[in-house]
Amino acid sequence: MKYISTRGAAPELEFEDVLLAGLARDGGLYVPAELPSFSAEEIESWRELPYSKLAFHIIKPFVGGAIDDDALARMLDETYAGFGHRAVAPLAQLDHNEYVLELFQGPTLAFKDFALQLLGRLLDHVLTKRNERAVIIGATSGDTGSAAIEGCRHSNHIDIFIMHPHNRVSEVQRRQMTTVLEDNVYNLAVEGNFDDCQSMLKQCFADQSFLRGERRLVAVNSINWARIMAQIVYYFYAALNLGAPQREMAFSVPTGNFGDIFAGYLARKMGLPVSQLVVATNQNDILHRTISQNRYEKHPLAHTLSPSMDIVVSSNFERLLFDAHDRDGAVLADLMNKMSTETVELDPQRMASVRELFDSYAVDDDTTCQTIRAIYDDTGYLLDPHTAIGVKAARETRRSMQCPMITLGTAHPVKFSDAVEKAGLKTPDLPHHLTDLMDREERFDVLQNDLNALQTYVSEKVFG
Ligand SMILES: Cc1ncc(COP(=O)(O)O)c(C=O)c1O
Ligand SMILES: N[C@@H](CCOP(=O)(O)O)C(=O)O
Repeated sequence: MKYISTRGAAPELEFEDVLLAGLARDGGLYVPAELPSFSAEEIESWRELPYSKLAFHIIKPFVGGAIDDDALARMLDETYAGFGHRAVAPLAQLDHNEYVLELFQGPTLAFKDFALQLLGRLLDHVLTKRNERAVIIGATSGDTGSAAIEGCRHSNHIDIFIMHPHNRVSEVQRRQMTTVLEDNVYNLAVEGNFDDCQSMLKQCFADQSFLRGERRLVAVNSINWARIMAQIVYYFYAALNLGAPQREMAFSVPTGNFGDIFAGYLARKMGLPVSQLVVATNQNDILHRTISQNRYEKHPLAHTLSPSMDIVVSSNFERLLFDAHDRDGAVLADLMNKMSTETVELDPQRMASVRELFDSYAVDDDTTCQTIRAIYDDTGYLLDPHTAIGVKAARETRRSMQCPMITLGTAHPVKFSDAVEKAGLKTPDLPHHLTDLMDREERFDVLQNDLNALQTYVSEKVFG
């Protein structure tokens, strides 16, 4: 399997190098040169498979020969054995043909565990084989950070630096990161927002001289292709459980960096009958305005009760735009440059083709809390604020009542007590493995929102 950059001017890579690459050298994101696709018969034959076995079939073509089958199967088994529910990704039913796919059964209670507990194992495997040490720098609005730290904390080949926006993640989210005290884990509370953190991260990939040519820089955010690859699996798993490939499915996806919904788009291209994808945003609604009004215009980032989606510059939208522009890297490079500085209207015909599959909807904080409350009163089911946005958006944009609508349940409500309590409800107790989280010692450094400060910090910690 070959991977190409969305901006067309970086070398083609094989899986192992894509895993270790992060951003492409031309600033683009790697995508497979050609997607594998599965027939309805083949998809049907996977119906009885447990999650990790299904994952093997879907992930294997992307990995090619880079990792032998036994090792890949073992990593997948180990990854998903660590989840708190035997089904790994169980479905909860809210109403007739309306479901929540619970993606928060992993160790850090958000969907990020699906990819990041696997990514940690894949990286360790490849770095051990190459006898290399790597530096990971990650940006988080709250969930990627803890999942990445959990996935890498025991690796002898990785130093991991995670930036989160200072005072802008929930207390549970912060503590899930800052109470991990292994020597290879560094938490940085940046005096800025998530976009600032993500922008510094991307600049680190553009100029890696602070690592003196002695360490490889690796990404754990969804700019890393392996993240998207692992997230494709649960679309198949949920759909198979509800009667695909004989039936079409619709998905509503709480969206920030556009990685999770992009995985759903790929599942469709790989043969899953997906009839609708709903981009559900909070007040940071640039993607909703782009899809519904064809106007890509940056507004200042707003702090909401769904902090993990407080994102303006959404990295993976570039991967969709690449396809929408016939995979023309030069055209896309121009467009991305424009989009970084100007308000942009996309070609109306291309936008119309995007809208054939995608709908969008934005939900403010009050409506998020009302949705949490209403669903709880109707069903006894407690949503986290991100998932509530997905459920509300699904209800507002649904195209067919015959087709199951599956909202991705992206996080556990225990992580977001502000929203749950604003909805007039009680936050549940922390699960068993986190019961003493609030008493654990924390360790983090506060960092100015400054690239040089970040790079100096990293190089001092790595090289002493
Ligand atoms: C709980 C939660 N929901 C939704 C999202 C949005 O997912 P994506 O960034 O893949 O669009 C995130 C973070 O990205 C998240 O942490
Ligand atoms: N919501 C995310 C933001 C980063 O997204 P990613 O999928 O690109 O890692 C978070 O929780 O950190």
